[in-house]
Amino acid sequence: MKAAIVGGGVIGGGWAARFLLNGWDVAVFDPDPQAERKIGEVIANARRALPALYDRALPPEGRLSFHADLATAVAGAQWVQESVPESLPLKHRVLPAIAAAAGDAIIGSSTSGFKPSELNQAGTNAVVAHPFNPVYLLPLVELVGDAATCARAADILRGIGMFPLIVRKEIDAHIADRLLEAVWREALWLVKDGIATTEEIDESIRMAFGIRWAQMGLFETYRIAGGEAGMKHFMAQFGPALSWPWTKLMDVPEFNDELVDLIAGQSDAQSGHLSIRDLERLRDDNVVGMIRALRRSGSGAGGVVRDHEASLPEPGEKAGLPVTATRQVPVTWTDYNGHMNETHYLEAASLATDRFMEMVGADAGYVASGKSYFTVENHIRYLDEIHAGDRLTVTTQVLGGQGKKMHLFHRLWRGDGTLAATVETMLLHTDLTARRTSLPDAAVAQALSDWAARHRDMPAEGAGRFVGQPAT
Ligand SMILES: NC(=O)C1=CN([C@@H]2O[C@H](COP(=O)(O)OP(=O)(O)OC[C@H]3O[C@@H](n4cnc5c(N)ncnc54)[C@H](O)[C@@H]3O)[C@@H](O)[C@H]2O)C=CC1
Ligand SMILES: C[N+](C)(C)CC(=O)CC(=O)[O-]
Repeated sequence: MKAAIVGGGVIGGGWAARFLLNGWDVAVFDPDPQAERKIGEVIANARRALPALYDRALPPEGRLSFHADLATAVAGAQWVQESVPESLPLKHRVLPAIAAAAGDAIIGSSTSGFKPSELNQAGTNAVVAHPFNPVYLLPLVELVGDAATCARAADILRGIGMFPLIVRKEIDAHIADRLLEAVWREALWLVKDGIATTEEIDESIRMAFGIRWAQMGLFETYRIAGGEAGMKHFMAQFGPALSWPWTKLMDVPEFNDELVDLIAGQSDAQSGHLSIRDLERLRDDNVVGMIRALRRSGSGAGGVVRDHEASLPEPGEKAGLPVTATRQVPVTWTDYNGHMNETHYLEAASLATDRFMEMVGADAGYVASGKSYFTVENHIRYLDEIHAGDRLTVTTQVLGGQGKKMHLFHRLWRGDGTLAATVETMLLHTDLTARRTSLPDAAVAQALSDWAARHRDMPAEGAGRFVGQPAT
């Protein structure tokens, strides 16, 4: 699959990274001589961040190319994303040139606020595909325009881990930017009127409602704020505030040099000691941590990542053994020695055990029925270093599977084919109500014993070793 990116700035670079890291070839057209360097830096940040959301490897990266003319970049693409600056005359020049070269590709525009009827005045058929910065981490894309094209676009976006929100009716600035614009206006007034600095406004967001919004949004949050009496009570209590002077929303502060200097000066004082790339990495690490936390409950962006992960292809086999885990090693798994920390060898093996349990039928439904396996012993051999970005593959061999016992031998392979560790694991079947060991259901016992029979004659060098045993 090929995506073409026309305009490779902040947003085009983010789109390039999102497609590329999901296995698409990406062709870029941007006349800026610095575009290749800038996009390279965005992609480097994305490589460090996006795989860290997943417990499974994303597809192998696609091929990135840069082109001196728009038509070559766009030719043969299934998706073309226009991300030139927010100027309607410019978009009116660029979109017809894309349409002439694009065949039946979906043409998405990143516009923050123009409506499809405005964008397509020159007879083009682009839809609004409005993303959020950083495009490679935040899932939302607002889709506006022709219903059939939006439906087709939504399928493709889901395939690259995004959350398409189809906007029912075109409107200036779609949905999210109308909300952001309201907050932005109030914030500008608060600074202009000397009520708060840019830093104090940022604290008021990140210490409170910013955290709430990431997981429940506005309405669900306010429903809880109504207490047991719920939304009606909340509205009765705070409804009158709508006619009090709580906002200056319909007034626009005069956008003059004085306001720009005031805001930019305070922003420099707040964050000027960090480069934009440093700030991006800080933001990315925080966003990854938050989305990973949301994976547990499936709320918001965490649910999108979970669903996308479940749709990734099953990894198959390696050297006659089932691959039970594949993943790219995130930076957060590395330590002060510059390699993967010891704890994560076990984490990778634990994911492999979970997957193997599913393969023998001890899956989420089985656990919900009150039965599971508990680990009673692990032996890890650290054979080689593993680094951030390595593609880790875990294979699982069954050494024994009789009665209550499940005896597994995981091998952790680096992307270059080196065996980096083995993890030998003994588990016992357990009744989750009595919290005591028990025999597995017949179907699980049979599946386990079938795997054990298949693996019985395979070598398992390093199994059965104990700590301090001399090397042979
Ligand atoms: N920056 C943001 O937070 C967001 C921006 N957007 C939208 O994305 C679009 C792009 O915005 P940014 O990436 O922020 O702008 P930007 O200024 O960072 O990047 C625009 C890029 O377009 C290139 N360009 C200019 N004319 C071109 C042409 N004729 N053909 C190809 N490339 C051309 C420029 O060299 C530049 O690299 C705008 O429509 C904006 O509203 C959407 C979501 C968020
Ligand atoms: C400021 N903005 C209008 C360009 C913002 C967006 O369009 C979305 C975002 O990422 O905040």
